[in-house]
Amino acid sequence: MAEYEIEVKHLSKTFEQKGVHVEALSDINLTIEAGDIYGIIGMSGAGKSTLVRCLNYLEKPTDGQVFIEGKDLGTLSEKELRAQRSDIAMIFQHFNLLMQKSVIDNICFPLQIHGVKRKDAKARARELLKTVGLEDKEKAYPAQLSGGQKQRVAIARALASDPKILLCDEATSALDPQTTASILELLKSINEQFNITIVIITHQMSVIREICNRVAIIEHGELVENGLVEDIFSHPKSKAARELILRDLPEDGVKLEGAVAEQLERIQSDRKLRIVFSENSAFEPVIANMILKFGTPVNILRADTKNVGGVAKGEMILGLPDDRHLQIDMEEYLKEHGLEIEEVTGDVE
Ligand SMILES: Nc1ncnc2c1ncn2[C@@H]1O[C@H](COP(=O)(O)OP(=O)(O)OP(=O)(O)O)[C@@H](O)[C@H]1O
Repeated sequence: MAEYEIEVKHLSKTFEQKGVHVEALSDINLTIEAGDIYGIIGMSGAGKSTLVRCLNYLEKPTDGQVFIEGKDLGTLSEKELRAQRSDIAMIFQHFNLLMQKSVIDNICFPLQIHGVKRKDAKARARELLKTVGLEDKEKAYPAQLSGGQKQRVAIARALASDPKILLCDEATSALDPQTTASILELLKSINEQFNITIVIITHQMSVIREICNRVAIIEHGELVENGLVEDIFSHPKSKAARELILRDLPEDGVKLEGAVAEQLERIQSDRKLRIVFSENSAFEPVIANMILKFGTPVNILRADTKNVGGVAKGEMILGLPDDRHLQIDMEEYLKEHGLEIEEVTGDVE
């Protein structure tokens, strides 16, 4: 038995397009255990899709290795790779169903390609339709289904080959919040019922919070933080993690519970920034203009100037307003106006 279901070692991927060199992934290391629901999160362009496509070698890494159950995919022949891929199913944001085929034929299609007899394929497809709660839709066509129902068909099709791993690339991004919740619940029950390892690519921290046990945060092609979801929510170390958590606070009226709620509240209300300036920095008008622009005051928690080697060096600590969007916008504003800022954690005496 291999120690990990998936192991990624020093993986890098660069694209060359018309002489332009894009470093999509750089030295990624991560391990995913059998039975994990593992989230990979990052902003648009961070490299998530590239990473997930490297996990089944749809995209060949430029450097590094991907091991599935201890097998190095880079050492397999094309034929062995195809066989290995039948253990790794995938679902997508836009479902990728065959529009000219009925629901049941969409599920039978990959089975029949692999030589399963029509009758057996149909029996298996009916079982899977039951698993995803669509037993009454076998004769429908994709155009007659809602987004959530289409994703259920795609999940049934993905399960047809009895995969060990299910890769989900933004599988709920095109769905409304209620439908998203029901698809996540279905994925969770599939993980438990069939012991399938699930890898979820998303830009939404709420998806991670709902069902993942572990998470990796990708920023500009680099893995900036990974670990247990509860640890990252309670003690986000990277700026990317903090921003993703803040951006994903629920709409007013939605109540979170327990430790996650407390942590979110702490992160949200405790936003303090240190501005370091030298004698010549024009920080005062920038802060005054920011207050005017956003129409909201900020608290000056501390302002100090010291003489360091004959140069006046100062720092100012600002307490930002509670509104999380305003916090992000103000931080951006300060950076855009050339101020050197860093986040302050802990109390300011
Ligand atoms: N085939 C390709 N050729 C050239 N560049 C590519 C290719 N595929 C991806 N890239 C580049 O690699 C980087 C990462 O892209 P990727 O699609 O993996 O990001 P992502 O995090 O999935 O973003 P999104 O959520 O917007 O899909 C981007 O700069 C993208 O333009």
